[in-house]
Amino acid sequence: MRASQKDFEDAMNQVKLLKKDPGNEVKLKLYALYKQATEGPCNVPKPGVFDLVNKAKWDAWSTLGNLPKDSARQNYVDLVSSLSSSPEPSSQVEPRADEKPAGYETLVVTSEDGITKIMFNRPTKKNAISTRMYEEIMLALKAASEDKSALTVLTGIGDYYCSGNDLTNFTDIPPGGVEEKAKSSHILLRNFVQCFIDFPKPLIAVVNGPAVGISVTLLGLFDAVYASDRATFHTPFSALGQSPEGCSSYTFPKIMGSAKATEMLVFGKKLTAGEACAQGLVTEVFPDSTFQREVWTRLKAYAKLPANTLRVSKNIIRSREREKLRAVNAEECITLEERWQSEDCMNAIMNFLSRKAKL
Ligand SMILES: CCCC/C=C\CC(=O)SCCNC(=O)CCNC(=O)[C@H](O)C(C)(C)COP(=O)(O)OP(=O)(O)OC[C@H]1O[C@@H](n2cnc3c(N)ncnc32)[C@H](O)[C@@H]1OP(=O)(O)O
Repeated sequence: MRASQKDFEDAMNQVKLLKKDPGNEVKLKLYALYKQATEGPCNVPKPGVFDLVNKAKWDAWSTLGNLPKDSARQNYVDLVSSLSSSPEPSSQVEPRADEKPAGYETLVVTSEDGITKIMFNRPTKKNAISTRMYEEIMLALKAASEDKSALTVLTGIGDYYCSGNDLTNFTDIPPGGVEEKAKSSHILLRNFVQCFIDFPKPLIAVVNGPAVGISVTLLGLFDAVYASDRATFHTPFSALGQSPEGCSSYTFPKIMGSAKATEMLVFGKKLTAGEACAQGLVTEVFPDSTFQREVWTRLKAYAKLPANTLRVSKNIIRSREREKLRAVNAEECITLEERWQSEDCMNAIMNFLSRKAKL
């Protein structure tokens, strides 16, 4: 049976009562379905390319094409009902006894066999890191640092490991303009990278597919990196008008030598998994067909080692570098704050967004 006008109105009221912000993507979907259900297909002029918020709304509405009003009404009611019936929106995993209550919107976190697994869960966006995801990763790392597991693993859900910073983060400009946005991004990035510098247990990356931007640079702060042979490693900072972060300006030259680091971080050379392994960024590469089985078998064995001893040994390796890494992080963030306000960076982001809007 189709949703009635009353169901639709009830759903609109339910949206106002949601306990948790459903995030921008869902809000855009709700907006588009509401407009389609009440006014029909998008019939207003397309906002200018710099009017980013209204353009995102227009894009969301116009992608519904000629969807009939009653179908849009039904979809709206279904979407609201899915949000209201799951208080922990996208936690797909049953909480276990040794797991902290999750409730993450952008991650799935599990804890079993001595391993806490933090999975990026925005596969339709190639696991791009939204502002919310930065915050949730910091929370998940804090919880993992305090739980009983011996190892913490980061990996991606879907075909990508992670496509780096979500470039639409830069479109949410506060009243203080681009300068204020660059300042708040500086603080967010510094705190985020600091969590990796200070993480007290062995931290492992299971790179299930391509990795871009900050998801690559951070690998220099992991204790081991296992990659599928489908993975690639790309840091296109110069093309984006940006500069290296994640302490990579220090860790990469140390790991692979300054010439190879320059090819990656300055010229944006994309490495295959085999090349990244040969350069020391990746610990070992596995054929994609056996990747998951081989990696998890190995990690489960490592996780049986005494957890406290693993911590102590990691700490003695990291302690020599910690202060240096903090200083590098601070310096990289200062440089990036300036870069984010540059014409090169703004043009690159506009190009990405225009490509999305197929201008
Ligand atoms: C606090 C701030 C810290 C800043 C620190 C870090 C800097 C960086 O990380 S720089 C690196 C930023 N990342 C990129 O430049 C990658 C951009 N994306 C791409 O080039 C391509 O999308 C990619 C090669 C990853 C995949 O290409 P395709 O296989 O052709 O897929 P699509 O392009 O169709 O992507 C599917 C879907 O995902 C959205 N997407 C992918 N990556 C991002 C991203 N980084 N930011 C935002 N959105 C992303 C893409 O737009 C598509 O969305 P829809 O159009 O809605 O389907």
